[in-house]
Amino acid sequence: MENKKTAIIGGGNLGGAIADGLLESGFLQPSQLILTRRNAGALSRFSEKGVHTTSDNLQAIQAAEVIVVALKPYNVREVLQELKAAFRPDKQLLISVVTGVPMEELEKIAGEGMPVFRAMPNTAIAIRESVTCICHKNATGQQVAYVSEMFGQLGVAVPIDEKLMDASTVLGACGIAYALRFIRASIQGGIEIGFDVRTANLIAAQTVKGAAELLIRGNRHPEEEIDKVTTPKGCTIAGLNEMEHQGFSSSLIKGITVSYNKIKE
Ligand SMILES: NC(=O)C1=CN([C@@H]2O[C@H](COP(=O)(O)OP(=O)(O)OC[C@H]3O[C@@H](n4cnc5c(N)ncnc54)[C@H](OP(=O)(O)O)[C@@H]3O)[C@@H](O)[C@H]2O)C=CC1
Ligand SMILES: O=C(O)[C@@H]1CCC=N1
Repeated sequence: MENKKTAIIGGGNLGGAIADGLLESGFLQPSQLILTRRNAGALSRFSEKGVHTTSDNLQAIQAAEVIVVALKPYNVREVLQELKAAFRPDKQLLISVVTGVPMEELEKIAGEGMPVFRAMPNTAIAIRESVTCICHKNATGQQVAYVSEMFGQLGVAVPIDEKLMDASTVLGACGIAYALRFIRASIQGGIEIGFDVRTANLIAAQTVKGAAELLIRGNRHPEEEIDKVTTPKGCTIAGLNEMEHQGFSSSLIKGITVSYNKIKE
């Protein structure tokens, strides 16, 4: 499959991370990528690699077959409306990673029949370890295969219905922050029991990585693996039960639902 010239509109935290992943994977050569933001000077680390960086969205869209929109939800409509005339539904496809903007609305802006995708990656896309949930409208089988391959090169691509897009935002995209907060708390505890911060960081992060790999490689539920760790009358179950008495699982579940309801607002 020939890889297509791609414009990322909005080279911020996520847009930049997608660009990093695309370049690191070799899915795109620097010359096949255009990255925009108003402050184009902030994209110098990409221009130094040969990526075309600019604040001119119109020029970027006109030059690209694949357009990735990574703008904030509050200005995406206004910015895309201004570019409305530049979209070519017969030659391009649009991928939005913007939270909470439905495909129907994106199609209205980009033109009837525009192949539209919503993708929900997380910032681990920069190191090709994202989970990216994807849905689509008006796309051909070839276009679906292309976009799945693109995000598959940057981690794991999961096809979902659009109605689950907000839920995937919370579990996958926000989830990075939740997992990191777990690690931070573990580091804080690790320091209390004697480690220096660097060693605690390494132990906590590698332990989370190992736990995740046990589930992914073994296709298992966490409790199966927890049972193997909890020696009767041992220290693991004592700690786990205390965490639950303090509301550990409950606070995560409540946080996830609050985050979800915030998107619905
Ligand atoms: N961060 C994350 O982990 C995730 C974010 N998302 C979604 O991705 C989107 C982007 O989020 P995030 O990367 O965090 O936000 P950022 O604010 O980091 O990135 C948005 C970028 O858009 C640029 N921008 C603003 N206006 C324009 C314009 N008119 N033309 C071109 N570029 C413009 C801004 O740069 P400048 O001001 O220089 O123009 C900024 O760099 C959001 O919709 C968010 O919901 C989804 C999943 C995960
Ligand atoms: O916090 C946010 O609203 C965005 C969406 C997912 C990650 N960051």
